[in-house]
Amino acid sequence: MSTALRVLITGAAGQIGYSLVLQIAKGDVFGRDTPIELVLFDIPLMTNALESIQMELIDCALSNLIGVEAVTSEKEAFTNVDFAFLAGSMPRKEGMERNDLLAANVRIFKSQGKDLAEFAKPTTKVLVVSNPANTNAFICAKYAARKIPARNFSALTRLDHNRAVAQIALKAGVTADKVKNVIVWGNHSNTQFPDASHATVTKNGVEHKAPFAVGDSNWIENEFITTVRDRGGVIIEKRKACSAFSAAKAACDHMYDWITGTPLGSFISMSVPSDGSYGVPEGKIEKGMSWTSFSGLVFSFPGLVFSFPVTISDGEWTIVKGLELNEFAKEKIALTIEELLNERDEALGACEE
Ligand SMILES: NC(=O)C1=CN([C@@H]2O[C@H](COP(=O)(O)OP(=O)(O)OC[C@H]3O[C@@H](n4cnc5c(N)ncnc54)[C@H](O)[C@@H]3O)[C@@H](O)[C@H]2O)C=CC1
Ligand SMILES: O=C([O-])CC(=O)C(=O)O
Repeated sequence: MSTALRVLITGAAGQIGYSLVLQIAKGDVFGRDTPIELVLFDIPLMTNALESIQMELIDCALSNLIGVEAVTSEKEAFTNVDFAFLAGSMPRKEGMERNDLLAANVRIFKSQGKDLAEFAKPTTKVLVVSNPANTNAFICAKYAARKIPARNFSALTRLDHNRAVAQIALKAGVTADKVKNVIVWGNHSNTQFPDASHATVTKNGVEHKAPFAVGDSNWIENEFITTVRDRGGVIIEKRKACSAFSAAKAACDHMYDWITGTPLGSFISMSVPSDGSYGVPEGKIEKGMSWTSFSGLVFSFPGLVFSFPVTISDGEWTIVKGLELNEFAKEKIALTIEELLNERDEALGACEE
């Protein structure tokens, strides 16, 4: 059996997919010397596009890239996968409401959760990029629960985190590497709460609290939050398409940190199933009830997939506990919890139809 890592990208023929495949292939996540097999998955309509991407990847002549498969069947896509970047979904069409999009996309993630349980390794690590990312990840984890632990599922809020770091760096007049411990709480939507109150900025060799370093607490509680929260929408308006290479880069950062860990004293934002921290509803396991058609006696319900500050060590994330939250922060977090609970209920309804 091959010792190469098997890495799946769904929606590989899409815009994010096009950037993501190259960043992964050239070692941005797993290292330049780690052998990988890339599995590019999309719908049958995209076969030619997938095959052209496969050809371009071959033409990059990368010595660590020992295989590239272009597939349109779930079984081929999910078999023996070690890492999955899930960026395949239905784009919003004219006249579609948010709810229509949610229903269509969570059904894709129900199906892919089942596929993961059936074909992937029990150790697979999954990153959901496609919107509504947090709720898609929740549904995917729920339908994969008979084989893959919920903690192996995550959703992408690293793009929001990176946007927040970049805004603080610009305002403080430093480079992005001098900013740490920014937090994006909640949903990848405009109820998210980008929080700079625990962040620090190193300026001229001295570490300061971010509000002090930027010297404008009004900016931290207003413009900073709206700029980060609305960034995706502003880019869509200008580009007539979603952020693509920044989203792909964020997906790589997320998976790289999950594998290699966070430095001592630093945390990053990652959407993961809640363990009940900060009042965010946690998961449940109950015996004696049927959950999916797969599991006879175990009812497994992941926690809300919520963006938290996390530290990572040995490939395992831990939610940073005990950070002090003022009333302003508590209110913002309550709003994004409420939105995610509504999305979860709609998604569960759509999956039962
Ligand atoms: N979490 C985040 O930070 C961000 C998330 N996004 C989301 O990422 C997703 C992908 O964005 P783009 O690449 O710009 O979209 P895109 O429309 O260019 O690509 C999506 C691809 O998914 C494919 N697809 C559709 N149904 C599929 C299925 N059932 N299985 C596999 N593939 C399927 C399509 O054929 C298409 O190639 C969207 O949902 C977008 O909203 C975008 C930016 C940031
Ligand atoms: O709304 C979208 O599809 C784009 C998006 O997630 C972002 O840029 O953060």
